[in-house]
Amino acid sequence: MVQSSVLGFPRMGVLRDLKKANEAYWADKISQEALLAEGKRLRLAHWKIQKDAGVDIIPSNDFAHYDHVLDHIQLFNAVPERYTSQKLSPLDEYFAMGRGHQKGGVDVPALEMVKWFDSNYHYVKPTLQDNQTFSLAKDPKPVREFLEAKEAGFQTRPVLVGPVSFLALGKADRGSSVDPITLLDKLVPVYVELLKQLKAAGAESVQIDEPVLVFDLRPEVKAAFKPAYEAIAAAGDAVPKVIVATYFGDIVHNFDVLPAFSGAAGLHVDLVRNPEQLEPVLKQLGPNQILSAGVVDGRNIWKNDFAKSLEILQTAVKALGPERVIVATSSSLIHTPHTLASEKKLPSDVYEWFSFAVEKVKEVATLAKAVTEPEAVKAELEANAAAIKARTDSKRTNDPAVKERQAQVTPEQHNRKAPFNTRYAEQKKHLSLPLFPTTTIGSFPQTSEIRVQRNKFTKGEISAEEYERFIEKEIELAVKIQDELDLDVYVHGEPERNDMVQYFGERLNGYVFTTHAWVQSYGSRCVRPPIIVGDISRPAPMTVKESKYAASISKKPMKGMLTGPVTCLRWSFPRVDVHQSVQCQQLALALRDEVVDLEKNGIYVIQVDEPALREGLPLRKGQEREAYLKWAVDSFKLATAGVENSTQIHSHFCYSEFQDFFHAIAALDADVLSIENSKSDAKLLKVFIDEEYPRHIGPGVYDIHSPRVPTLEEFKQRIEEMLAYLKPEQLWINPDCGLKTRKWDEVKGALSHMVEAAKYFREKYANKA
Ligand SMILES: CN1c2c(nc(N)[nH]c2=O)NC[C@@H]1CNc1ccc(C(=O)N[C@@H](CCC(=O)N[C@@H](CCC(=O)N[C@@H](CCC(=O)O)C(=O)O)C(=O)O)C(=O)O)cc1
Ligand SMILES: N[C@@H](CCS)C(=O)O
Ligand SMILES: [Zn+2]
Repeated sequence: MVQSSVLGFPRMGVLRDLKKANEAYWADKISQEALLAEGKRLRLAHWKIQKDAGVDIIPSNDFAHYDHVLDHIQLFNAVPERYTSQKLSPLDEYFAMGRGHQKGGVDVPALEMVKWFDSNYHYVKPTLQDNQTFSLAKDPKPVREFLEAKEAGFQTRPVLVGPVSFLALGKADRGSSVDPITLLDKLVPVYVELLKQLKAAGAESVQIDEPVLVFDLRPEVKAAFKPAYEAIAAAGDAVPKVIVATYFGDIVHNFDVLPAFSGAAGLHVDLVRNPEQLEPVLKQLGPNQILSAGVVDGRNIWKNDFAKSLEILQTAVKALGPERVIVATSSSLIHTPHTLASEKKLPSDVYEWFSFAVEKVKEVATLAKAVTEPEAVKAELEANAAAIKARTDSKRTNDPAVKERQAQVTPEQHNRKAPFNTRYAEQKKHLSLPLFPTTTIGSFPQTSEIRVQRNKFTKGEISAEEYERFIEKEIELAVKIQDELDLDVYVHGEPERNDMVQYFGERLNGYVFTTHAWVQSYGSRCVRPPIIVGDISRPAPMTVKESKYAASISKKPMKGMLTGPVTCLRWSFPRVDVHQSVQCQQLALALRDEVVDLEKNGIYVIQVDEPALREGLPLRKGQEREAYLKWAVDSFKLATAGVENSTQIHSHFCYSEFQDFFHAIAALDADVLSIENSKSDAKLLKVFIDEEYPRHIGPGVYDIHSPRVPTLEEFKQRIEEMLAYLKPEQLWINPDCGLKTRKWDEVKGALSHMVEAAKYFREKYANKA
C-alpha cells in the first residue's frame, strides 16, 4: 500500500494559541506549567487532526515553542556559556537564546536569527565555539514528545534536523573561528545516542532533515554526509529506520552524496518545486529504498491538482511498487496557515481554490488512496477536478488594462533622470542633513491600543472618521517622540498598517485576503500573507493621506514608506498560473504610481522596503539566479525611477548576507540603503569598499528583535567598527529593522542612546574636518 506522510504541521493552533501563550508567559501572566500544558494541548490536537484525516505517518518533534533549530541547540547542549552561566530554567534559557533576556539582573542578547532557506520563516543560528563539545540533553525533547504521542495513542515519526544541516547552517561564535562542519565527529555520537533512545522508546522510523542538500555545497560539507550516515547505519537495529528529507529544491547536483545514505530506508524529495528530479532520483535509489514523494505544496495555499500529482505518483509506483512510495507534503506545513475552515469572508468562488494545512493533510491521505484505489476516493477526485477547472476558467485572473500597461513599459522607465552624484548634490541642498544622519526603518510600536482600535474599525464598531482621527493621533505621538529624540529623518510610524505586505494587498486589485490565515514568521510573530489571485492594479493612492499628514506636522524631512514589489510578491501567496516576474512587474507599476503621488504631495524622501529580495534568490548559483535578479531589480527600478533627482530613494533589507549578490543591490541604484548588521560581523561591510559603492548606507546598529536596550557604549563601539569599512559621509545611523514589535519605553531608551552616539561621532568628525 502507498502510505501518506506529513513532514511537519503548523504550531500556532487555530487562533494563534501558541503565540498568545508564549507572550503571556513572557509578560509573567501565566506560569511555566501553564505554558507547557498549552504546548502539549496543541501537539495532541495536531496529531489528532492528522490521524483523523487518515495520514499514515504523523510527525512528532516538529512542534517548537520558538524554533525547531533552537530546540536542537539545547538538545545537543550546544548552548553558549553566556546563557548556561545565567542558571536560568531550561525554558527560560531557551527563550533567552531566541529573544534575549533582560530581567532579574540577567542581561544577555539573543542569538542571531536568519531566514530559513527561501522562506519567510526565521531560524536561530547554531552558534559554535572553537572548543565546542556536544552531549545529549537530559530527557531529550524528541523522545519526550514521541512518548507523549504514544501515550495518547499516536504512533509518530520524530523529525530531527540532520547533523550535517545543523552544523552547516550554524556559524562560529564571535571570537571563535571554528568551521562548524569540522565538529561533525563530536556531534555524530550524540546523534546516534539520541536515535538509540528513540528506538528504545518505540520509534520505528525517523525523518532526518538534510535540506542543505539543495544548496551548492562546499566539498567539506559534502564529505560530511558519509561519516555521519555510516555511523548511524552502523548502529543497525539499535536505531530507527531513517528517511532523509530534502526540500525547497532539487538534489540532482548532489547525487554524489547519495551513497552516504545507502543505509537509510528512504529519501524524501520536493516534487512540487522540482518535479523533473523524479526520474533521476528514482534511478539513484537502492533496491529496497523508499521514495517519499513531496507532491502537496508545503509553501503555498493552492488546492492540489490531483490529476497532476497522480501522474507523478504513478510514475514512482511503476518504478518502485506501491510499498516503496510514500505520498507526502513537499516540506513541513509550517509555511501554510492552519485551516481554510476559519475563513468566512473569502469570495465563495476563490474559497474553492485553496487548501491550508488541515486541508493539505487530507489531500495527502486522499492521494495515497487514489494511487492504487481510485474508486475508493472517486467523489474526492471528481470534486478536485471540478475545483481545478473552475480556477482555470475563472475571469478573475485576467485584466486586459493591466496587460496593456505592461506591454507599454519601456527600458527608460527603469532609470532615474541622473546618476547618483548629480542626484545627491540636489538632495543635499533640498534636505540639509547632518553628517551621520539618524533615522528609523518605518514602524513604531504596534501597541495593543492600535490593534484594538483597528479591530473595532474592521468590525464596524467605530467609524472610518473615528479610526482616521485615532491614526492621526498616533502619528502626532510618533512625530512628538522623534522631536524629543532629535532624529534627523522622521517616519510616520505605520500605525495604520496591520502588516507591511498585507496592508498593500488589501488596497490592490488582484488580491484576496484572509481573516485567520496566520503563518509563523519567527518566535511568536506571525504574518497573514494576502493571496494574489489575478492581475494586480492600484485603484487609488494607498499611503498618501497618512504620509502627507505626518509631513504637515513635522519640522524635519518625513520619509514616505512603501513595501517594494519583490517583497509584496514574496510575502504574499503568489499565483502559480503566471510567472512571478509578471506579477512583480504589475506590483511595480502600481507602486510607481504611489511613489510619484507621494512626491507630488510633498514627500521628498521615500523608502521602498525590499527585505525579501535576498530570500527570493534561487538557492543555487547560476542562470536561474541571474534571471531572478534581472526581473527583481528591474521591478524595484520601475517602481522607484519616476521621481525627480532631488527626491531621495531609500531601500531597506533586514539581512546582512548580501555579498553573493552585491551587484544586484548596487544595481537598484537606491540613494540610501539600510541593512541589518548589528548581530553580524562589521567586516561584512568590507564589500562596500571593495566594490567602491558610492551611495549611502545605514548598517543597523541594534537588534530590534530583542526587547533588550543596548547601552550607549555598545552603540559607539558598533559605529566605530562600521567606520573601519565605510566613509563617514556615507554612513547613516539606524536600527536593523522596524520597531513595531517593541514597546515604547524600549524604543525611546534605545533610540536616545543611538542619537547620542551619532552626535558623538558627528562632533568627533566635525572637529577632524
Ligand atoms: C519585517 N518582517 C516581516 C516579514 N513578513 C511580513 N509579512 N511582514 C513583516 O513585517 N518577514 C520578516 C520580518 C518578520 N518580522 C515580523 C515582525 C512582526 C510581526 C508581527 O508583529 N506580527 C503580528 C501580526 C501583525 C498583524 O497583521 N496584525 C494585525 C492583526 C492584529 C491582531 O492580532 N488582531 C487580533 C484582534 C485585535 C486585538 O484585540 O488585539 C486578532 O486578529 O485576533 C493588526 O495589527 O491589525 C503578530 O502579532 O504576530 C511579524 C513579522
Ligand atoms: N518599514 C518596515 C520595514 C520592515 S522590514 C518596518 O519598519 O516595519
Ligand atoms: Zn526590516
